[in-house]
Amino acid sequence: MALRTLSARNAAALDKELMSTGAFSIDQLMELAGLSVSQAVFKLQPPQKGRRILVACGPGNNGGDGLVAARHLWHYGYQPTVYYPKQPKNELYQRLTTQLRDLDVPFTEDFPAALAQTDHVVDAIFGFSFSGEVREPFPAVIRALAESRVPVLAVDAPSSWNIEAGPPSEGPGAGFQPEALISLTAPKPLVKWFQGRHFVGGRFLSKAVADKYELDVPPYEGIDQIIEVGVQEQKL
Ligand SMILES: NC(=O)C1=CN([C@@H]2O[C@H](COP(=O)(O)OP(=O)(O)OC[C@H]3O[C@@H](n4cnc5c(N)ncnc54)[C@H](O)[C@@H]3O)[C@@H](O)[C@H]2O)[C@H](O)CC1
Ligand SMILES: [K+]
Repeated sequence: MALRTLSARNAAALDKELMSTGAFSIDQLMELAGLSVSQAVFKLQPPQKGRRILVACGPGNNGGDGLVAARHLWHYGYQPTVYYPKQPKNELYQRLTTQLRDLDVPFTEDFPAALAQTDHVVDAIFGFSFSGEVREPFPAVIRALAESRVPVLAVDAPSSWNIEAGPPSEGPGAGFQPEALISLTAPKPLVKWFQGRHFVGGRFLSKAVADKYELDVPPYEGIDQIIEVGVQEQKL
């Protein structure tokens, strides 16, 4: 199952279309994206392997997916901790953080200390709108992830990777190769350089929209919100 990829520009256009003519709200899409992320964590890190999950959230919707995932993980019996250094005033993100605070999910400002005490990391820092050099306060965070041996699940893109051209050859993300990636809606061109386990999630694509953007609707099974790409290839 070699899924077709979606460029950063088309990903933004598709998002816009889903939320206009497609009649979805951003809350719905983010909820399904975050739910998919939580299912990928459950596959990679079943609770009996360790329940401490550090969710690193950036300032955009990729970070929002992380906040939603942290809430689902709490309900599954994990102990999520959230690192969210740039919290926009946007009402959606504020509601998501309130929901987590109401569950007593801790927020940390000390990323290195949290990284030293976790079983798994969710990288929800940057997704398909990332570009240019990583700006503060994220360079040290991405460097720490690149150097750490704690397994990382990257949401939509390993943060600091160029969406079209893949891993940076210098800077904080040089050598950052997470253990796993969950592509939302469709893989981005960077998957060509990705070597870990690869999941696809975000189960909201109609056949008509998929055809318009020349994408595949992945063959999700049953009630699963995710599908592992390499595993399907082995089955075929
Ligand atoms: N249809 C879907 O699949 C959906 C996916 N979702 C997720 O949304 C992100 C894309 O979200 P967006 O808000 O457009 O952007 P990002 O989160 O990737 O980042 C924007 C954020 O980051 C800042 N930024 C950009 N470049 C840099 C930089 N070099 N240094 C520091 N900061 C940077 C920018 O200023 C913004 O604040 C997608 O990947 C999915 O994860 C939706 O949740 C639902 C629909
Ligand atoms: K990410």
